[in-house]
Amino acid sequence: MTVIVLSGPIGAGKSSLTTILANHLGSKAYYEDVADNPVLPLYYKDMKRYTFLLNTYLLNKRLTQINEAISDPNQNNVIDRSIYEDALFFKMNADSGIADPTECDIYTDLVHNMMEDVPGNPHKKPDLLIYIDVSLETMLNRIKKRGRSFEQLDTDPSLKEYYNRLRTYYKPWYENYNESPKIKINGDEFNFVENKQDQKAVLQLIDQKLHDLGEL
Ligand SMILES: Nc1ncnc2c1ncn2[C@@H]1O[C@H](COP(=O)(O)OP(=O)(O)OP(=O)(O)O)[C@@H](O)[C@H]1O
Repeated sequence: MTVIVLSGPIGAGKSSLTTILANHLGSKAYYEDVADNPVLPLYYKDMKRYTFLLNTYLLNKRLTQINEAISDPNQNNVIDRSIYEDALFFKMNADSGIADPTECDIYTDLVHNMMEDVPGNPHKKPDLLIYIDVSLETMLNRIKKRGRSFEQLDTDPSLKEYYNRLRTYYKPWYENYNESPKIKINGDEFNFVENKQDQKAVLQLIDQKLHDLGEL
């Protein structure tokens, strides 16, 4: 039972690559249910009020997914979003005065405590983290194309600055990430959704990494 998780900013292509990779590996895909998330539209309207609730909601959902993925007998199940990135959103909001820094610290400790390897408890950390790196331009194009109303700049022009800030938080986050082996995919260079050659190249990179880790 090995688990691969995707990471990267909004619109990076995590869900798409999850589907492509799970099909390629013949494993199971686990998705974040964005449409049924009752807190997300509220969060986009009032981040100050809803950062803590959104992250508590997501923590619960992601833990359920991890428990399912590690109990599934398939090799190399794929989850479309890592549990570790949520603290990055929380920290970014705390740094800009939107969220309470004490809430952020308590939340971050809680995640690490829940994910810690403890004798007698199953190992919950992923076996590989795939990070999709994209420019702000690519993020904005994809967000527009997908059309979720609460994410649109037309709904709230200040979101451009929010998305830009998010990107700047992701880079050091990935560099410091050390919970599992990791690999970075350039989501600007490889259009793995629309271009078959690019898709093949990305799958080759991931296969090679899994092979090096002894997971293939
Ligand atoms: N911890 C969080 N705090 C704030 N917003 C979050 C958090 N996690 C997810 N979101 C928001 O939830 C929505 C969906 O997130 P996510 O990036 O996982 O999916 P996505 O945009 O569909 O990704 P992709 O296009 O890469 O598949 C986005 O609007 C994202 O900004």
